[in-house]
Amino acid sequence: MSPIGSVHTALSVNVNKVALVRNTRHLGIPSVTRAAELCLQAGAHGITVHPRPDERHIRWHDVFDLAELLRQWPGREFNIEGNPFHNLLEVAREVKARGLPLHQLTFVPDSVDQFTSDHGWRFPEDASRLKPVIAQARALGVRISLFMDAEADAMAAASAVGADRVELYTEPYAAAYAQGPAAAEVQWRRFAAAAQAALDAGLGVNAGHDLNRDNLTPFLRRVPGVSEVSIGHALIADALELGYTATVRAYLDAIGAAQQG
Ligand SMILES: CC(=O)[C@@H](O)[C@H](O)COP(=O)(O)O
Ligand SMILES: NCC(=O)COP(=O)(O)O
Repeated sequence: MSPIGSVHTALSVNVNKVALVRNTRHLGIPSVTRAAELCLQAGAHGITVHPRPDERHIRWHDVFDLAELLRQWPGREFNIEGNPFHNLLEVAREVKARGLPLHQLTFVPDSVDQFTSDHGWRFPEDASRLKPVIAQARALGVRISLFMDAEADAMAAASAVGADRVELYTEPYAAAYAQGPAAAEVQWRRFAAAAQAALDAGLGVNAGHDLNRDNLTPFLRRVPGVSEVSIGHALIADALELGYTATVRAYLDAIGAAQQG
């Protein structure tokens, strides 16, 4: 296992799907905070949640419960994803008002009933409305990442509206990887160009959506400068078979393998 501090790319575990299972009964199991705690104990660098307006998985109290947990884990990060034009900023303000840790907000342009995230922000269309909400959120002392399609040409505009990072939406890569090497090659080149453009524009680079134990190492080998991957669906599915501890270690190993070339 790659010990914390030795990997260049942080692993933030998205626990949405633990909440999804829990919400099918009124028993409180599986526990979202216990899942997060086990992931942190296993070496995960952070926890991610995407509290959707319909609370289909993460509920508002989960955000505060997890922030309380993160308070006991200095050096680990809490990342909340969501649409700043719904109620994400209200939640962020409340976390901060309670003196709880919140390191990153990832702005995602999802509709209220979005099945799952499937596209990034559009520039120049979204620029004028994003600029003020990014400024408000950064004033809370939180890093702002914009969920973006892997389009190199859009990265300078993402930087111009005041974002600190972009999160590259990796579902097209994951789908291509599943098809085979020729399709993956196209996406590796596309994502590498987008990441380099983001770095050149002064942005940090995150990545996420449908990353898994197989596609993660080759992605990180080919795409430069990825600071963080947030992984939920595949990781929690793996944890159903392997347990949280072995699963998080396997993903940290997959990240570590990319660093070894
Ligand atoms: C922003 C993003 O990439 C999504 O992966 C999201 O966090 C997952 O949301 P669901 O778990 O609701 O599909
Ligand atoms: N930002 C992506 C994320 O948090 C998890 O996405 P997925 O692994 O559930 O597809």
